[in-house]
Amino acid sequence: MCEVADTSKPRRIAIIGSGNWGSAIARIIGTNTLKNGKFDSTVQMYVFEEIIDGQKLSEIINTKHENVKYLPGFSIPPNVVANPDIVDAGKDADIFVFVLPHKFVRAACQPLVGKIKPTAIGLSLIKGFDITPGGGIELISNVINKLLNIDMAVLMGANLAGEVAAEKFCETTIGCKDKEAGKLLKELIQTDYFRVVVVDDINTIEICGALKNIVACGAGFVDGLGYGDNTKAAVIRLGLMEMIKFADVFYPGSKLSTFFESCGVADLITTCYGGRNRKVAEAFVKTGKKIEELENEMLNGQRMQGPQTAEEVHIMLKNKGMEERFPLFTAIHQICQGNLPPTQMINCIKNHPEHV
Ligand SMILES: NC(=O)C1=CN([C@@H]2O[C@H](COP(=O)(O)OP(=O)(O)OC[C@H]3O[C@@H](n4cnc5c(N)ncnc54)[C@H](O)[C@@H]3O)[C@@H](O)[C@H]2O)C=CC1
Ligand SMILES: O=C(CO)COP(=O)(O)O
Repeated sequence: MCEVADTSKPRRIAIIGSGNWGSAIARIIGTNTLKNGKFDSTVQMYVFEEIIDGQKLSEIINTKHENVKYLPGFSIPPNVVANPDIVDAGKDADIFVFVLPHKFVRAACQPLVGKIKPTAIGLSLIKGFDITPGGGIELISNVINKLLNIDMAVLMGANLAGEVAAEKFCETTIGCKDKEAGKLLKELIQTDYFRVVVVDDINTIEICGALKNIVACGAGFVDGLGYGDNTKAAVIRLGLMEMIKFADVFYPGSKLSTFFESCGVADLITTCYGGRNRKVAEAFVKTGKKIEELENEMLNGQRMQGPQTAEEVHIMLKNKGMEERFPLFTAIHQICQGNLPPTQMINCIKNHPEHV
C-alpha cells in the first residue's frame, strides 16, 4: 500500500550537495525553516567531504557556519547541519533538495536507495542530462525518480549563486505537477528577494536549465574572439531557437510560455553574461588551454556543466542523425572537444538555418 506523508508533523529537509549553489540555497532554506512551522528547523546538508588546511569541510561548516571553499564570505544559518554521511543526512527527510554537479548524481545518490522515507519528495536544482545505455538522454529528475522512487519537482532560474547569496533580487521557476506540493516548495524557497513562480511544465524547465549552459559556452567563445554584444545577442537568440526546437522535437507538449519564465530567457541571459561557463569558455579561446585545465585553474573545485552537457546532447543527436538540425549545439561541442577552431563559431552563426 502506498504510504501517505504525515502532514501534522513539521517536514524535515535534506539538502544533497553543498557546492556554490548548494550553499547559497542552504542560506535560504535555513532561514525559511526557522520562520515556518511547516518545516523542521534542523536542516541536514550532505557534504562531499574534503580536507581544507588540515580540517574537514563538514566540521568547518558546522563550527564557522560558512562554506569557506565553495561560498566564502557568506554565513550559513547554524540550523543547517553539514553531514558527510548521505544516508544519515537523508534518513528522516520528507523533502530532498538535490544540488550536485550532474555527473556525480548517480554515484552520490546510490547509497540512499531503500534507505529513505517512501513518502519523501524531491526538488532538483541540477542542470544537465544523463546518457541512457541506448545513447539517448535522460532528465536528471527522472534519473533520481527511478533511482529513489520518489516524486520529483525541479527548480531552475536566473540564479547565479553569488548574487543570490548577496540577496540581490531575482526570480526562479519551480516545476511541480502536484499543486499542494508546489505550494509547500514555494514556502520553503521564496523570500522577499528570491521570488518563485510555480508551473507544471517540469520537462521544459529542466531542458532550459541544461541547454542554456551549452549556449553560454558559445557566448564565452565569441567574447574570447573579441566580438561585441551584438554578436553575443545573436548567439543567445540562435541558442534560444535551438532550445525551443529541442523541446519540440524530443519533448512534445512542451509549452512555449515556459521559455518566458525565469528558467528560460532570463537564465540564458544571466549565464551568457555572468556565469562560469561563459568565463571559462572565453579563457579557452584566449589561452588555448584545455577546458578541464582551465576549470581546475579558475574555479577552485566548482564545475561548469556546459561542455559535458554539449557532449551528452551530441551523443544523442549523432545517434539520431540530427546534428545538422542543431548546428549551434554541435559546433559548441566540437569546439570544446578541440575538433573545431573557436573561429568556426562565427561561421556557424553566419550560416545558421534560421537565416535561410
Ligand atoms: N553555482 C551556480 O551559480 C548555480 C548552479 N546551478 C546548478 O547546481 C548544480 C550544482 O552546482 P554547484 O552547487 O554550483 O556546484 P559546484 O560547481 O560548486 O561543484 C562543486 C561541488 O561538487 C562536489 N563534489 C565534488 N566531487 C564530488 C563527488 N565525487 N561526488 C559528489 N559531490 C562532489 C563538491 O564537494 C562541491 O560541493 C549544477 O547542476 C549547477 O548547474 C544552478 C544555478 C546556479
Ligand atoms: O545556472 C547558473 C545561473 O542560473 C549558473 O551558471 P554557470 O554554471 O555558468 O555559472
